[in-house]
Amino acid sequence: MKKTIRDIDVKGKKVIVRCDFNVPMQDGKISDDTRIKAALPTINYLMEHGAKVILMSHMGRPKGEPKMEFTLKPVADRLSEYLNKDVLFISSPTVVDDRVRKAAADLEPGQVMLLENVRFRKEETDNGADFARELASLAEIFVQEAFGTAHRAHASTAGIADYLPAVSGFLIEKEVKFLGSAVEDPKKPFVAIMGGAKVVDKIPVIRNLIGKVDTLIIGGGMSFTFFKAMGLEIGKSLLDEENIGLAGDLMKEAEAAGVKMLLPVDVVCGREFANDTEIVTVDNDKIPADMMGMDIGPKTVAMYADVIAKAATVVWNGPMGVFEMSNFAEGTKAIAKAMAECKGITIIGGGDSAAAVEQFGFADKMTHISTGGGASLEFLEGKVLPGIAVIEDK
Ligand SMILES: Nc1ncnc2c1ncn2[C@@H]1O[C@H](COP(=O)(O)OP(=O)(O)O)[C@@H](O)[C@H]1O
Ligand SMILES: O=C(OP(=O)(O)O)[C@H](O)COP(=O)(O)O
Repeated sequence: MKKTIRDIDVKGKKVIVRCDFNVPMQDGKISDDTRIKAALPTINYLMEHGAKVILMSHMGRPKGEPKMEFTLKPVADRLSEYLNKDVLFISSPTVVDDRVRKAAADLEPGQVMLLENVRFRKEETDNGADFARELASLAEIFVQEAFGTAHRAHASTAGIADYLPAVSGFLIEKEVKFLGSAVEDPKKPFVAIMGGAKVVDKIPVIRNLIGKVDTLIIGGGMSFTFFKAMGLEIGKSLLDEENIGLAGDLMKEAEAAGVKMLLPVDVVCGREFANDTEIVTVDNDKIPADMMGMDIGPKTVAMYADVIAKAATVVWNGPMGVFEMSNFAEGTKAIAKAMAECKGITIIGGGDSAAAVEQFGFADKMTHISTGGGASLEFLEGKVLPGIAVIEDK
């Protein structure tokens, strides 16, 4: 068990909190503030318990330069609204400077400040010891709350813990609890659903899940590499040519492990990669040579929904089709609905899957939607995330 902010006395202490405020932005405005809201319970707890709160985060990938399109100012403004309190923000190009040091030293209990984008310094992603020390010198305690960045060993996510006692915030605790129980001691039947487009990224996850799940459901752009391995014609569908052999191996591994691997039995195909193209729905062995598979068909939906309904734990990563186009969104929507109706534990990981669930209005019906894409996948793979490893054990 990792120590959390509940296990320490924060009263009157300067506490530096690494959050993941890397929120999607459009024209300088925040377009989705889920990650900000997810950190509020920890910030409120620290304020209420008399801590002097120093928040830090990255935004985007400014590559070690103070590029103002990546400033955290909009986040400071949004935080001030949610916390009902001015969040002090000093936009220092070096993140830490004399003004920042003085402001941190002068904080009153219950006050909050936010540092500028830690990736304005190149030492951040290099995990430079000097920058980690500079950040640490502002505070007495380090709180890890950035689940979405916990798979990165950077100065503000890992290095800083060499110089300060490190505990976790409530978001990390929640993510580890839900994702951990899904992989370590899942209630059975345990079903994993893998879709999306990044076959190569997800193969290690599939391999790791084979030892754990009862049923592995494959959908989306990943399916066609498996179809190819089965010797089926896939037309112009998405293919990960290099991994056809691996897909075949995974099917054999699943069979040997007694894991049911389900692949789409019918496919919604489009002539072009566009919403208003000619569409046909066919069985998986009849994909026309000049068309591409863009969604799972209704027979597949019925089969998958039935398995999901009976599951005690379902983990889902990656949409079932090109859900951004309304004519190819039905499969993803139906799976999201089946998960929303499932009585078991339902966990969503991955940016696009989370967005799809949100878009279709099922978000509040899920047990847990992870704030981490890459981080949740690495966690599910069974990897030790560096940002979590640095938190002290109880
Ligand atoms: N059959 C398909 N052909 C092409 N792209 C697909 C198909 N099915 C799903 N996709 C695309 O996969 C993308 C999401 O994949 P991915 O990034 O792997 O998921 P996540 O972000 O949830 O981890 C979406 O943009 C979706 O349009
Ligand atoms: O958005 C993030 O990752 P995600 O897109 O995998 O969820 C995190 O903030 C990590 O950002 P990074 O991938 O630039 O290190």
